[in-house]
Amino acid sequence: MTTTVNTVGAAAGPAAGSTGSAGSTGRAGSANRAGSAGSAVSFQQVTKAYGEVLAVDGLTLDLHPGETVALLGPNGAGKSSTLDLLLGLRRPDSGTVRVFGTTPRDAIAAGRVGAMLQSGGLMGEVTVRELVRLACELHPRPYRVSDVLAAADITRIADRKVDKLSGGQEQRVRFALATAGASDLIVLDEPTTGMDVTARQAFWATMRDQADRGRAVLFATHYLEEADAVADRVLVLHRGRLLADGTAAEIKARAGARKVAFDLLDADAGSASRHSPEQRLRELPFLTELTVSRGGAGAGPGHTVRLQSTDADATVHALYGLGLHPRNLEVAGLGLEQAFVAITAAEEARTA
Ligand SMILES: Nc1ncnc2c1ncn2[C@@H]1O[C@H](COP(=O)(O)OP(=O)(O)OP(=O)(O)O)[C@@H](O)[C@H]1O
Repeated sequence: MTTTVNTVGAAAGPAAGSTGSAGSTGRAGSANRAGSAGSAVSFQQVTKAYGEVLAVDGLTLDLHPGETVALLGPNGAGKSSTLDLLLGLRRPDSGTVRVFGTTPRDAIAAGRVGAMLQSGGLMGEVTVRELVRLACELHPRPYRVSDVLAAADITRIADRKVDKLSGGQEQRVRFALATAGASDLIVLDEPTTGMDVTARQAFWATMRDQADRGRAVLFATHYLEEADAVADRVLVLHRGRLLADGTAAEIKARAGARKVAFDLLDADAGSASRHSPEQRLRELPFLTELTVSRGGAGAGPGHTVRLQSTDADATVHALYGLGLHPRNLEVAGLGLEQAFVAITAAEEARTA
């Protein structure tokens, strides 16, 4: 991730205080000319280039209050750049970004946005409690320090110096800073990196609670299983463009492909053929992936086959047509991770 601006206090880039910690109480009053009325976030044809690199390419999207939205994409897809634009840390080359109908900076100044960014050091020489207190003091609509510490599960380490924390503890502190006040939009850049399983579960429970209270939550992540479990809506970015936008179920369905697994006993594989089972399986129609490993079904030597197909019915039908007799046949939909790989790989192939 390339975000250059810190959360509270440490060296800042173009818009220090981007965590909703700016002292101003400026109103988010101007009309939302560009986006849909009532949107938490509205991007209209937003483009951002760094020299030759088009990081964000004509992005149009609206996020709504109460939505938990995952932003996915391979390395360099433009996730951090999108979050930077949303937080007013960078200006678009063209297009408009509106947050609650106003500029990102005004929305932040009004305390409507809390952000947990990945990069940038936290102040080290202060205790956790002091840092959280500072964030609360700076927030126009602060929560009580003790409540913020408790919600982030860092009460036990509140008197520790920030530069003595583990990676996972530091993440929790960043989370506390992002939720120091009643922000209406919470922006999280790879929030659970470095957290253990328990911390992750507690973190997402807290985030769900925030969304239930009507807040919009937007998080960039590489953990697709988290996106699948937590997000109401999934955005897939690829080379700065929005490749898919829908529920996790819709994204999986859109990927089209399904997984097929079965065992192929040597005795059932048609010994008359000169070709190996793998060579013969490669003839199957609609195949997008094939793995054949030596295994068997317990009823004799053979192979375990896993494949992906864009038309599982036709592929399975053709299996029998090849004279193969699969055992323990299973057909299942793709997980979000596999769907993501299929969608982005198809786009790579299309634009190659
Ligand atoms: N300050 C910069 N100067 C030049 N190029 C940049 C800059 N920041 C980002 N880029 C480029 O813009 C593209 C998008 O980068 P960005 O960091 O937004 O992607 P990302 O989806 O967050 O990636 P990752 O998952 O690897 O963190 C990449 O090609 C990156 O190299």
